[in-house]
Amino acid sequence: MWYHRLSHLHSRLQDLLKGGVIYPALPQPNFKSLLPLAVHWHHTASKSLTCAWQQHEDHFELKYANTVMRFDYVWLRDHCRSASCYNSKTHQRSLDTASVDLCIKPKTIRLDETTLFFTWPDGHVTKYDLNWLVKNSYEGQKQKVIQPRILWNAEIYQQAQVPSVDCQSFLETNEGLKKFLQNFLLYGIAFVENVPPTQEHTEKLAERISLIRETIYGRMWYFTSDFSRGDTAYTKLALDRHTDTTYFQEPCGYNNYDRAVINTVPYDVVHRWYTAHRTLTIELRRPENEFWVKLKPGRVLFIDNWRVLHGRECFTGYRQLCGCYLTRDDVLNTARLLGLQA
Ligand SMILES: C[N+](C)(C)CCCC[C@H](N)C(=O)O
Ligand SMILES: O=C(O)CCC(=O)C(=O)O
Ligand SMILES: [Fe+2]
Repeated sequence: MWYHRLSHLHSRLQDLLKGGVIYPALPQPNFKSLLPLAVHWHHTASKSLTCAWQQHEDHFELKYANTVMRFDYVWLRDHCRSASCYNSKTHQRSLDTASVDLCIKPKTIRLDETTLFFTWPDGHVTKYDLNWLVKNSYEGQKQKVIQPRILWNAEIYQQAQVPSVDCQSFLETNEGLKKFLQNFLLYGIAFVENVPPTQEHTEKLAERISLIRETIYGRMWYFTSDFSRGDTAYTKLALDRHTDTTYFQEPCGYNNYDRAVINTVPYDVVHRWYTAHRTLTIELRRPENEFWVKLKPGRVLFIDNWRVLHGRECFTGYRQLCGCYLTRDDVLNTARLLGLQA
């Protein structure tokens, strides 16, 4: 479905993004002046792990499963899963968050086995399983393994020998679809081979994985160098690496060709933008970051436009491509339904 040149933002960008955020040690609350009651850690050994918690003036602190967590009291009230606050059939909150007093504090807190009970001033009781709190706390989320992404350049990708998935296996087996999605999530590109070279089969492949996003180019686009649309894609010209539809409010990703006039920032910020753009472009244009693939009838390529850019060399002769844009939410949803972390 896609093209020759795939440039990939190499690990440098990831390194740039990796810059850590150092949280200053939380100032220890000075209770003497704030609360008459003696503040102490409540220690209990629940069935499997020890649990300690402390009611601070402005938050609840919990130590459990080797994690120190801190919860805002409004958060604890807002995430209540009681029948009156939460619709467990639709997994939707029925509590009106805006009705929660921003200065709310629990009247009592009690631990029973692995369940914490918060009783609020109006008598409402919210209960939380300790493991649910670990899983849904900010501190617990930080430990969660996020879907690994493999940052690559042409050499890394070639050496990885990532297998394509055969059309039949992709369409008819969950294993085939899962294998494909695993590679797609890891690398940002993935291939399906032996696809009957028709628009209908390309469409079938797309629908196996996601909804198809209709745009001004149609639902499935089928194009050649006939200049049927006023865009260089419909010519024989070379196209430098880019992503499509950056002019949409919900673009597939960013693209220098289609970039509109920059008139939303003052000149000095504009210059900083050009400097950053140049750094990115130099990185993208490094030959080692270019992976060339020869598309042929029957080979379908899926590209994650947020990670991988595409382009082509100029060409002669007759050439026809068909493809479509997919909706990211639905691609990720399909991956999650197959048990992948996406
Ligand atoms: C032909 N096809 C529909 C695939 C793409 C057309 C894209 C046009 C525009 N240059 C952009 O990058 O968004
Ligand atoms: O024709 C190609 O191989 C690429 C065209 C392109 O990038 C596009 O249509 O957006
Ligand atoms: Fe494109």
